[in-house]
Amino acid sequence: MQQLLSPTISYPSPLFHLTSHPFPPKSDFCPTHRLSFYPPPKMASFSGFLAKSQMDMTAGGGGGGGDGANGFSSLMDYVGKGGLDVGDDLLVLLHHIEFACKRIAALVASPFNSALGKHSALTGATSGAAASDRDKPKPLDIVANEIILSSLRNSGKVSVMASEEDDAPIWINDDGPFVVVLDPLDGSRNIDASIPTGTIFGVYNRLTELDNQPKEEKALLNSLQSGTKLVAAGYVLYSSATILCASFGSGTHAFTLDRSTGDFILTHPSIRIPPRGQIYSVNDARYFDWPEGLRQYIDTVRQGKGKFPKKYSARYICSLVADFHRTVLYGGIAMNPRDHLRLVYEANPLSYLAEQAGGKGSDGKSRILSIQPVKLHQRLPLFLGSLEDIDELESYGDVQQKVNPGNRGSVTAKCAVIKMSTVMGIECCQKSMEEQIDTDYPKVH
Ligand SMILES: O=P(O)(O)OC[C@H]1O[C@](O)(COP(=O)(O)O)[C@@H](O)[C@@H]1O
Repeated sequence: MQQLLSPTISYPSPLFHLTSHPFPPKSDFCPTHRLSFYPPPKMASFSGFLAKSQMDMTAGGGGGGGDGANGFSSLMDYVGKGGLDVGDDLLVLLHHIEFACKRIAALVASPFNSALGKHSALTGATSGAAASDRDKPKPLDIVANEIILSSLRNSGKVSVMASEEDDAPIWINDDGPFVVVLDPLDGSRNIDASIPTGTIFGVYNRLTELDNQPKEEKALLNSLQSGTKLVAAGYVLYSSATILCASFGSGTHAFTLDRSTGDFILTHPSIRIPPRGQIYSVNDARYFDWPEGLRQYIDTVRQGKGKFPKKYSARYICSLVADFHRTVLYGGIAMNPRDHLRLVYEANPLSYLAEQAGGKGSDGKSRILSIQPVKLHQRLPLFLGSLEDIDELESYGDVQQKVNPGNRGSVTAKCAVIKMSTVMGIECCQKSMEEQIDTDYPKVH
């Protein structure tokens, strides 16, 4: 993939000369002296005023909440010393993630996307979990993946990156304190219609007890940590606004990109998902594939006959980050009852954020964060959102879609993993076993 993005390829715009873009050099970043290349905004912008007014209204929640020189907090201020103080290592990592996501935000809004799609080096690649036509990575998936990988490398803080777009985790740096799992560009099938997309990430500590294991093995085991071990997680929504929402174990906070300054400004400190929403979010064209319990639940709440006596509304963007973001703010349930979404890259980070905001992440039966991943690209049903709504849904018992769970026409593919064993208390997978890989029906758009 590195080769795909080498400077020898002529991209349609300088925007796509990825490797020549000046990432912030790691030696330049010192949180205590960061003003040298990351100066605070000199003037309050419109979004800054909004942030300030929100913060005034919600003052007192969630620690940090720093009141910068202009009366509002940037992400770096909020999580740095004097704010949440997540520690210098995590601060540096976060800075590189936000940098990468700003570049992705520019890419998804670029007029040159369609030209990128025609670039032969970026089309036709299959990666991730033996992608079908529908799941096949889009050129922007590949580019976004590469942008983040470069940024994580430059941070010097990451030992291993496991991405939905790669078959196996990539070992980066023996000394990196963190493991990063991510979906670089979720919802990319919507990109041609300019529908919102997003990046999802989770951060774990490197398991130092595995340091002496072979690289391939420690990369895999570090990436298969249980969601309960997350030290941070977040998503970036690329929509009418670019919003970075993150948690470091003390609440969930969202920051909106101020395009005039390049700062992510705190706009939603200490978010609480309403315990009840009136929205269910699901692809209900699958109604006849659903189990009885799920049908009954949806039929009940849409008629206003559930425990919350109001008729629920349906909303479905088909872009997980966007559907989840709306759910975080308005409540309700964002769901995908078939085993389509990935535990490691999507379900765990988003469940962590949901729980940190007082909500819930479930597979319809169990708490997502308690499910031990046994393979990297493991898929499962996913229900995220309001605590009481998900409790009510689970009470119907039978809510996981078993018919056409992956809308699959199965193929047999070689995949790194399976065969369970336990190494240092971690359920893990060893390589080389034939596995049935889910593939979507071709071209269901
Ligand atoms: O086709 P369905 O079941 O509605 O699934 C849609 C979901 O798939 C996604 O597009 C993710 O799929 P990919 O991981 O294959 O990109 C989500 O953004 C969306 O919520």
